[in-house]
Amino acid sequence: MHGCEHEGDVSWDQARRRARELGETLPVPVRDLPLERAAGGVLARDVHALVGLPAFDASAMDGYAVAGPGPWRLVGRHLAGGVGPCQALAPGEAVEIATGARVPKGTESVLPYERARVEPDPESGGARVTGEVERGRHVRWSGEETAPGETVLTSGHRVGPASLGIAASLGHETLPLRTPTVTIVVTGDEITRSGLPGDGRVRDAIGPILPGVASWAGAHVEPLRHLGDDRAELAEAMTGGGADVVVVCGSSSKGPADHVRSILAEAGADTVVDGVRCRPGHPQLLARSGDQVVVGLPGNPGAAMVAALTLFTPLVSALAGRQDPARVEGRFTVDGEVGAHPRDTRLVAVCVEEDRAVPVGHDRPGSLRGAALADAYAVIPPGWQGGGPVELVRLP
Ligand SMILES: Nc1nc2c(c(=O)[nH]1)N[C@H]1C(S)=C(S)[C@@H](COP(=O)(O)OP(=O)(O)OC[C@H]3O[C@@H](n4cnc5c(N)ncnc54)[C@H](O)[C@@H]3O)O[C@H]1N2
Ligand code: MOO
Repeated sequence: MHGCEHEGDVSWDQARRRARELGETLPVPVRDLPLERAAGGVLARDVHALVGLPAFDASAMDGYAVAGPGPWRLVGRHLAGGVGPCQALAPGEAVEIATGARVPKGTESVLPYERARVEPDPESGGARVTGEVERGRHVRWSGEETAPGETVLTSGHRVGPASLGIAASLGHETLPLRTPTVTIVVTGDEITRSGLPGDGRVRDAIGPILPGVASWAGAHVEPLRHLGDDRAELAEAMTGGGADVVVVCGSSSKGPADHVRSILAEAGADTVVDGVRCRPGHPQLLARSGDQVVVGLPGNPGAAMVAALTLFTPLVSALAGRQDPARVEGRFTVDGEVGAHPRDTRLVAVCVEEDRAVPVGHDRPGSLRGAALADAYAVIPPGWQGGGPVELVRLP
């Protein structure tokens, strides 16, 4: 049976909503990520201070750390970075000190160079420091900004550059982020991963796309898996691993090698979306088996790109606690003649120029050429009469 009809098809908007809602319903996936990979993530747990801040009593100015009333006998010099035991100051003593250097025990204040006079000390034969100090001034006292154990960032906080800096100051190496793990399975006996295509052989064009799309939406991506059309291998890949989301590319339609639906049925999975009324990309699938989600993407690469933005990014970004990165605010006027489909939403590859969306062409289901040139897809609703501004979805 050929054609484009699917029992249970949903509209493009509904499909995206269902994917997002599913992501919001599932348990929050947590992964500890090193700080250098944590930017943009959303905290799954509160972050506490492993040490107080400052972590030691330090000078806030270049000058002299002093104890007791002046004048003070100059007994040494402390630069930032000095570690190990350091001689305590007795009343009437001073050490020359750099901003950030640990002050000796007994320090009561720091006298900045600008306020200090240094002169020979006839009593000791060394030097002495005089000047007016305010007790407690110009010292960053340990724990005065943040107490040890204090909650500094709370669950749900979006990690920006300053959050990474404060996490490092607090002694953290990693942050617990909402991070779904995604396994990508590319299927097809005809698919090759290198060399020139031809004579029935097709280079994998979807494997190169999806890891970037997944990271964009906030996922951790496991190494790609390439399978032929063997059902048992695909069943093992779809149900065997521990990933939060398994994406299967190809095998989504109704040919003899299209096993995704029957494997899901056998596993007792609940189908959330089976077919979306959009062009290209209609044979997409979203199913849940326990807390694991399977997303089926069409094998046609142009269709897979559209489908990735329809079901995959809303699902993954919701699991990651983020906004859908494909969402674009506002409406845009489409340049030129673009025809609507009577029943399906059309996704047309466009470049964005101010408030205009200019179609780039080359957007057949089997081709990625349009998507590669475009900034976004213009969302052309079923039966659209033209003229009115339309929604866009951003391409990564
Ligand atoms: N009887 C029907 N046949 C088809 C229907 C239908 O509704 N009824 N829908 C058509 C549409 S639309 C699409 S899209 C495709 C979806 O096909 P599958 O998801 O089952 O994928 P395959 O059959 O394996 O491949 C389709 C096409 O894409 C090429 N392909 C597959 N994977 C890759 C890859 N990783 N990189 C590059 N190209 C890939 C593959 O060689 C085929 O040319 O079904 C239609 N048929
Ligand atoms: O919908 Mo297919 O996904 O047109 O190529």
